[in-house]
Amino acid sequence: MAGSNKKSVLFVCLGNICRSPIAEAVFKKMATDAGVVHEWIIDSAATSTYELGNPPDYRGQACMEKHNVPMRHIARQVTKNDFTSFEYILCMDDSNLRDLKSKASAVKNSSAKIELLGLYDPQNQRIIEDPYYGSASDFEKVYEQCVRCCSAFLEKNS
Ligand SMILES: N#Cc1ccccc1-c1cc(NCCCN2CCCCC2)c2ccccc2n1
Repeated sequence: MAGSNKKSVLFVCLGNICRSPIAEAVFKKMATDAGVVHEWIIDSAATSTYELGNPPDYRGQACMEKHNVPMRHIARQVTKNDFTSFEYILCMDDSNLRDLKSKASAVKNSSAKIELLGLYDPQNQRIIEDPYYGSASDFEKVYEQCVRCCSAFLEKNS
């Protein structure tokens, strides 16, 4: 919002029903538990139109319930405005990165820092793989990577 002095982060993946809603929910819980969620604007979006209007994948919902992480989101596509209103746009794989940089190049004054979320992983796993054709354990791996990366990203920005 205009004149907001909040920090802001948009998590992005291909469909915005698997990886990026998990990252958004994990980060939101961490910031809440740290007592700083009021300092942040936190959201997630898709590079594609595949799942617009849909809730998170049921496998991701099951994973988040298991870990007691609240997750409520409806898939949306990244907009031109996102590239000027978010300070950080953090994505999951090189395909997302390419798509986002291409979209940003069509925006006059894009100011967002567009990075792989995996850049913050202490275990240096740079890519968070698409679990769409995977299993519960693939969603668990996405969750564990998001926990490591979001923790480090919050720490860096606190
Ligand atoms: N595409 C790809 C792809 C490639 C490798 C691994 C996963 C995926 C994959 C496929 C999905 N939906 C099936 C195809 C959708 N249709 C593709 C053609 C246009 C009309 C829509 C996903 C949906 C939500 C989140 C992640 C997804 N990821």
